[in-house]
Amino acid sequence: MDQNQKKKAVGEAAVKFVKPGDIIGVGTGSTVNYFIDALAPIAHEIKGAVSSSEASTEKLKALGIEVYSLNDVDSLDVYVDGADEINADKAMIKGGGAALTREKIVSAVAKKFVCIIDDSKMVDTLGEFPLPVEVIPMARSYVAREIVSLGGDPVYRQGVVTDNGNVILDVHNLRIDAPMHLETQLNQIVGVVTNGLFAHRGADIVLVADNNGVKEI
Ligand SMILES: O=C(CO)[C@H](O)[C@H](O)COP(=O)(O)O
Repeated sequence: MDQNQKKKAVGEAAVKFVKPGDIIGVGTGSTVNYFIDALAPIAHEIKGAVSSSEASTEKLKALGIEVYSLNDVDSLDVYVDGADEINADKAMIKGGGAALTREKIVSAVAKKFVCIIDDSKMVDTLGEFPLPVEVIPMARSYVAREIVSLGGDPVYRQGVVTDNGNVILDVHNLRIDAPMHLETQLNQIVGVVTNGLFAHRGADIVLVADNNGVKEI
């Protein structure tokens, strides 16, 4: 199976976590797009969704699924999203698609985080994938200098403005041995909105597609 076939297989497998009457949390990215497509046959049974991006909202609405504001929803049974990297503790790097802030907010409200990945995303140590950090535009240079002092090499993601009107710094050359500690440290830098480490709130269930099919971890 190539990577897209694996993404499709795992996106389809995640539908089993969606129950009739649920309001579900929906992430962002190419793997999640397969999940949304796979919701089509049961779209009429779902009460609705809370979405983490304008892109996912558009796809959900095209299926006739009502998209709720998170402020109108107390809790979500399940949040389904991809990841850029995940380790054995189910801590993740996310934000390759620049949707990390809304993803972190929506996932915080969910009882269960189901992470859907192909096997290329599993790593021993996080950090090979550059860590995205969403930053208030006027703080970009200051935050970049602070990140350098932590040992990272921040690169401004040119031309990208997040759904929240902010910019992204991708931090290269980090070997992340203590993901929770680094997540907290980055959050302390004034001007950082969110960083792409999902360690304090990692995944609860991981569905991984490899050449043998989809397995649950
Ligand atoms: O965090 C994300 C978007 O901000 C995505 O979940 C992550 O980038 C994985 O994307 P894909 O499923 O396209 O490989």
